[in-house]
Amino acid sequence: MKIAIIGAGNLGLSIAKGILSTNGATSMVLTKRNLSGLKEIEKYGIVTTTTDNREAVAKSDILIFAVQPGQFVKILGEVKDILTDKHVIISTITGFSIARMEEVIGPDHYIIRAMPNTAISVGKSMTCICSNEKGAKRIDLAKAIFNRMGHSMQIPEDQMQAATVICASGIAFWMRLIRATTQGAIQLGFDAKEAQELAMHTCNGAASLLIESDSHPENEIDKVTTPRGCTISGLNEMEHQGLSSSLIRGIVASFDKINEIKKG
Ligand SMILES: NC(=O)C1=CN([C@@H]2O[C@H](COP(=O)(O)OP(=O)(O)OC[C@H]3O[C@@H](n4cnc5c(N)ncnc54)[C@H](O)[C@@H]3O)[C@@H](O)[C@H]2O)C=CC1
Ligand SMILES: O=C(O)[C@@H]1CCC=N1
Repeated sequence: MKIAIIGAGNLGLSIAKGILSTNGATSMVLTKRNLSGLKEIEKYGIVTTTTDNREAVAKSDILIFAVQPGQFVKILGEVKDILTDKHVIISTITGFSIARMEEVIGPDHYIIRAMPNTAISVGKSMTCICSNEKGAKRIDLAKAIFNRMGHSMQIPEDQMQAATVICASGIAFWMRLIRATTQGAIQLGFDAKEAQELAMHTCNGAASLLIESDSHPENEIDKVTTPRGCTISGLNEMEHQGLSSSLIRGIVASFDKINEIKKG
């Protein structure tokens, strides 16, 4: 598989690392305006880097676009005359619809929207995927690409905005929860390194319990909350302080912000 990543910034580079660690490509071309941040990854034999997006497109079959929304139209316009039927065009761009992509390059292309997160670099991304009509013929290929680096779900395009908040922004939300738990552990007497170790492995355990036992969070909470015990005391205090409510409000604020990004 010959893969180009157009825009090797935070997400693009995470995808590149995920592809490398899962042997997911035979060649990979990364593009960026300033290549100085790509020195490390260039050491891998299958990786080349360039500022020339047309060169990357010509050398590749799978094109993963990971630039900022405001840069995307210009870049699509730059490469549209060299897009052929060999290309599968995958966009990770927030708030950028398939219809807008088709306005620039036309509908006769395999177009996929994918919303991964930065945990793709360690093979643990939750990635949501949808496609245009022609792209439906390549959706299994896209799923296979992202399943190598985590878990994927095909969704209707009108859920992509919500998926962006829950899965992509979600990494930041969970990080903050882990960080806050770490600070609590430090206050209770652990040193910072130990505190983070406790917080992140407990978080991993909670997610794994649900993933591996197909259980519901409240079912697992019931097993931990001893009557008159310490867990329910802590949990109820967190809820009095608005834990669930603040998370839900934050998620909705993120969602609403994407409407602004779309406008401009
Ligand atoms: N960072 C994240 O966790 C996620 C980001 N996204 C979306 O992915 C896209 C990229 O996000 P980030 O990686 O955070 O942004 P970023 O700003 O870190 O990366 C964008 C990269 O594109 C490069 N670039 C700009 N113009 C270019 C051009 N003409 N040709 C080639 N490269 C060019 C920049 O040099 C930069 O390295 C955005 O649309 C974002 O909404 C989606 C999911 C998660
Ligand atoms: O914060 C953002 O706008 C982008 C999209 C999701 C993750 N990062």
